[in-house]
Amino acid sequence: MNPIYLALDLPRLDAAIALAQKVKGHVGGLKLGLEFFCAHGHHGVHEVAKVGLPLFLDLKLHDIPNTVAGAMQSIHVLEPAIVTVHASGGRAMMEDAKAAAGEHCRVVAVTVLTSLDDADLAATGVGGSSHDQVLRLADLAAEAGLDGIVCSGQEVGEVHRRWKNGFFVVPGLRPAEAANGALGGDQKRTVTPRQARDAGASVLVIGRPISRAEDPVTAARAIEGTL
Ligand SMILES: O=c1ccn([C@@H]2O[C@H](COP(=O)(O)O)[C@@H](O)[C@H]2O)c(=O)[nH]1
Repeated sequence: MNPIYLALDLPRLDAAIALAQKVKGHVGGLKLGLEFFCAHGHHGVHEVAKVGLPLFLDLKLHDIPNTVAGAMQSIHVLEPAIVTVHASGGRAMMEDAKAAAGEHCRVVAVTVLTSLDDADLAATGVGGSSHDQVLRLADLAAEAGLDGIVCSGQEVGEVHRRWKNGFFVVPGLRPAEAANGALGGDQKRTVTPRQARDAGASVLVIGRPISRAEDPVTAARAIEGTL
């Protein structure tokens, strides 16, 4: 199975669908995030579903347990393969999210966003390294019965050793030739797609290295060829 999920972080629905159609032979799934869901809602998800690839709804739900469970029930009908919640929402929230999810939907917990480094984390009041915080939240997600976590490629090897049958989603990927700065420079804990896969990633989330490439098909094919 191709582990690449293309992040469709584009403001226009027609452009997102056109990109997905173009690269669909070189990716294994499509990731729709907050930007997409806020702009296009259920209608947009139904339209992208017609491309025929598994859908990852990266909604990063983070609220009290009852509210998150209600949101999970409301997205059942979209039949997502993967949905995200924030691990920092706590164990009860994650348990209720999993209980409310469809049978075939993997619920994974975002640990520490790949856009944060140790200093950013300290500024939010969390002491210690981002690495340790990822491990702590991964243990909590496993205890809550989730399917896996989202973390960077810098931690996935260690998490994989501790959680053998976990499902690990890794964003923040930059192919060696793609300059992070030219793609916005917001990702701080980056590795290459190949490094993430070798360390145990189940899903490789890739957005701008494909969507902002001069030729997205060539870019997607090149990344696929490195795996
Ligand atoms: O920690 C996280 C969690 C989610 N993301 C999402 O992944 C993609 C990455 O896009 P790029 O353009 O390849 O940087 C994007 O949709 C994020 O919302 C993440 O980057 N880090």
